[in-house]
Amino acid sequence: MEDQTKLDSTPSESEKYSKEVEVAVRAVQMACALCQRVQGNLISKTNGQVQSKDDNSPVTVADWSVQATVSWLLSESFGSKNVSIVAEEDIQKLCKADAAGLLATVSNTVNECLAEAPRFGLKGPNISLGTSEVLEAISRCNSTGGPTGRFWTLDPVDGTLGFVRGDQYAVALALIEDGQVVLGVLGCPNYPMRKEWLSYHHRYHRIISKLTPPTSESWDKGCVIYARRGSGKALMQPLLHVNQKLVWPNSVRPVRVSSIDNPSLATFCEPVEKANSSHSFTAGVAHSMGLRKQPLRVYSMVKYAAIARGDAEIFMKFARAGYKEKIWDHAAGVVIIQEAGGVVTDARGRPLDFSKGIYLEGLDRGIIACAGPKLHDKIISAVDASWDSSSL
Ligand SMILES: Nc1ncnc2c1ncn2[C@@H]1O[C@H](COP(=O)(O)OS(=O)(=O)O)[C@@H](OP(=O)(O)O)[C@H]1O
Ligand SMILES: [Mg+2]
Ligand SMILES: [Mg+2]
Ligand SMILES: [Mg+2]
Repeated sequence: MEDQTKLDSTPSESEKYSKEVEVAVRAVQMACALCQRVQGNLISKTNGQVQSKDDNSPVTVADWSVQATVSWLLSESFGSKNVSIVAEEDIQKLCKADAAGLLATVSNTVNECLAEAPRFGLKGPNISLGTSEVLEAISRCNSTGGPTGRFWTLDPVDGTLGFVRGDQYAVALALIEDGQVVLGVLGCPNYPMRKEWLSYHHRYHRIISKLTPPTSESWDKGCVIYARRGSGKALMQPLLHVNQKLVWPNSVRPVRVSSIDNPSLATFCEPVEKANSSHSFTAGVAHSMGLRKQPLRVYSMVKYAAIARGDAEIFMKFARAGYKEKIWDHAAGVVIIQEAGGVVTDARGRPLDFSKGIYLEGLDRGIIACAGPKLHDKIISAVDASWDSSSL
């Protein structure tokens, strides 16, 4: 009798995190809609919506607005006492005396997005949020993570550089419990219909190439991919477009990593910017392990999505010495690739450690994500062989 009660109160494996999955996927869908609207405005006019952070990296209305929106939705769904979030942005810039206009724009963007909540199956606020509530939602995401308990990690706009260039970017939300990523959701609003277009850089091609640009229909396909740890599957839904209502689970389909394990047929992805990862080191590794195709340079965690969907086989990132990778740049992508059948480790073959706070402490050399163990073994050996002679 006692055992029966225990069974009833413990969710079965397949029900575990079901509310978290639903809320997180819906919140990321909403965040993607918000980003599409802001990106559209950014491209059509330059009106000071791109700011520079202290490290000179860009931040936009979308970064703050998504952080506020997702934070508010998670608190509303689970109760603010139960929600702890580690996220990229803070409110310093928004609180400056000359930032009233910027804050008003963020506030309007958040309210415009939250007003659409019912279309996504979530509840919005009864009355619009005031600026102080918006600031509170952003600054509440100040958890520092760690080895115990439960927290969310959010990169409101990953690949902000790609975002402001009208290119690839992602919204990344993950749930971490006792140091392990248990749920990952990646929104990729510009994921194109054809994988070749992943490396189609709008601004660049508009200026120097005669290539026919993808039509907006085939470019803005967009998807949300998500996975629960231990489920053995990663799922994808199309992005919800204006006037559509979220139909779930009809629109969901599983994704799987590529079965290619021959290096000469494999494609590797890497960051667009040399400053974020050494292109010369990865070229050496690629050559020595027999990769023959041109690298696919893509902004943001869309690289993780490309591996999970089987559109590329390898992702490598080797940041400069001293740069510490942050958990929100990887958590969602890692669990999604693993559940889609792939392997993700540091460049020595060790698992990434999400239990040490906001950084991936102890990460050795770089990050390697692969469609399968054969390619993974080959890369680890190739990195090992060329590491000492590199200047990294
Ligand atoms: N110096 C340095 N080295 C390595 N990584 C850095 C560095 N500076 C920043 N970042 C982080 O990289 C995130 C963007 O990574 P990407 O893979 O999208 O790079 S790239 O834009 O394609 O070059 C980017 O994420 P967002 O800020 O969310 O865009 C940063 O967290
Ligand atoms: Mg990022
Ligand atoms: Mg970001
Ligand atoms: Mg940033």
